[in-house]
Amino acid sequence: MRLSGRGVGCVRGGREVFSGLDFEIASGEALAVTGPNGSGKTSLLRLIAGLLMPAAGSIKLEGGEAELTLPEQAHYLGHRDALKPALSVLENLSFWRNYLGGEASDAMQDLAKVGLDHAAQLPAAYLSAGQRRRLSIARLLAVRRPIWLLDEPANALDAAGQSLFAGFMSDHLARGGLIVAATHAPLGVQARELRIGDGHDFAR
Ligand SMILES: Nc1ncnc2c1ncn2[C@@H]1O[C@H](COP(=O)(O)OP(=O)(O)OP(=O)(O)O)[C@@H](O)[C@H]1O
Repeated sequence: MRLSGRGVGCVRGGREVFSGLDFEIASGEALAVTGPNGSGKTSLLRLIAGLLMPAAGSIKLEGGEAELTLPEQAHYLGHRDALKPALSVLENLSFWRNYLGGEASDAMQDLAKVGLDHAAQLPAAYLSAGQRRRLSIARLLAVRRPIWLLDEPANALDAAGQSLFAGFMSDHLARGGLIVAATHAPLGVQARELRIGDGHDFAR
């Protein structure tokens, strides 16, 4: 499986954010998208997730499931945790499993993997920032999708949470998954860097 972008341009609110962006990653690889605030890291993830349209160029996936679109094969984990505060932790995860479909695993087991099984019946509104992030991460485990698009994934995670998450990413890559992550901090797994917003875009 290979995910690539060629000459990708992004315009938001009538202003060009970036242009002529090229990138490519294959199964088992991670790409860390770095750059200053406002350079377009989140925008790039949203373009790949199909939530924004590129102003120029193209993004394509080769070797995926032929009958599924790229967004259907990707998890998009935004920097804001998409949780419903009135629903319990377990209900939130169950909602995402139903919404995302696919081959689902045991929700309580997934909560245990992120250290939230003890809080399963608690309304999500009561969770701390790090616990909310852990619940969002449980989504990645609850429904298997080969492409993980992660926006500042380690935000609010404590050292134990960061190490747990690094293990999940490492397992995902070992199974042939792909990761594209917007990050200001080291990702926690080996990754190539795509730096944007310094006037010259390059992958190294
Ligand atoms: N909905 C929107 N309408 C208009 N402009 C937007 C919108 N969302 C983002 N932008 C602009 O697009 C540019 C890129 O934003 P983006 O969030 O992709 O940057 P980023 O690199 O992820 O930043 P950060 O490091 O601060 O998270 C910014 O100038 C931002 O103001």
